[in-house]
Amino acid sequence: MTAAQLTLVQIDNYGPWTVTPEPRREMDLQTLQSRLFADLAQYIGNRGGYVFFTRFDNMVAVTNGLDRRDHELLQESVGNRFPVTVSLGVGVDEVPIEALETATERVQAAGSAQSSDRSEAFAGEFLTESADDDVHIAHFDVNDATGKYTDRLNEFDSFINIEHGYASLMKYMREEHGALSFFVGGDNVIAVCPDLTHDEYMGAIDHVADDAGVQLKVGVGSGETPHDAGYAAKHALEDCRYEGTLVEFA
Ligand SMILES: Nc1nc2c(ncn2[C@@H]2O[C@H](COP(=O)(O)OP(=O)(O)OP(=O)(O)O)[C@@H](O)[C@H]2O)c(=O)[nH]1
Repeated sequence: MTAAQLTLVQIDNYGPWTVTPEPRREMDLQTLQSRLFADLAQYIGNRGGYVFFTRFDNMVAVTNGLDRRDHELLQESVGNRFPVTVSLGVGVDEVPIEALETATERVQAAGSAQSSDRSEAFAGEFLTESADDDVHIAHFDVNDATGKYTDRLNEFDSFINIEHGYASLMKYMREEHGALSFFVGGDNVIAVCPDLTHDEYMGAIDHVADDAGVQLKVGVGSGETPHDAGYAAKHALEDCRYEGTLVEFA
């Protein structure tokens, strides 16, 4: 089984705020965004969840293990400590993109991202039961990124290669499997997936090699929470390194 609980975190009325009463210093906005992400990562991560920064004004969290009360407290705490508030929508589905779609509709139904009337909207459903294979996480990594890029190219050209592979992977996984893939730094991409087979992961790796010329490998794990699944995936990725394989399951 798979039951992904996805939470959309959207900063309320952020666009207007960034230019009121006049445009705010860009590095101040970057500081705010990264601190908000860091706080969410700590709060959600301490409860076994994962959060991804995506566009920073909108962030996507996998919140299996967090209930309604956890979400309410998160929203209240952000509102108390930051000059902005966040709206939250939560959805549950076997297919991650469907859960996120539902979560998003709930936030959108409460008002526009740029409406001063919408503040701290909160709507969603929460898993009431859990199983040890609810969440499937795939941890993708570029083969020998250090030798191919980091130790040979300037940082910008390394970045272009990694981002090209990421763009190809995220689109393929979204379209073929309804999976959500997020760049998490270095040469790493973490994907929240339905229950996929070895061949389906090989299909993704082959596609990215053909399409972007980037060679990936992937470790896959499942668990009751994103942390459990993601941690198992990291071990599986170590197995790839050890065995010289491209796909390993924990
Ligand atoms: N977010 C995240 N980043 C990681 C992780 N492991 C490595 N990285 C990042 O990835 C970069 C490259 O490290 P590796 O992937 O180990 O190196 P590599 O040269 O690709 O070597 P192989 O993966 O063994 O082929 C590091 O500098 C980190 O930035 C991880 O578990 N999570």
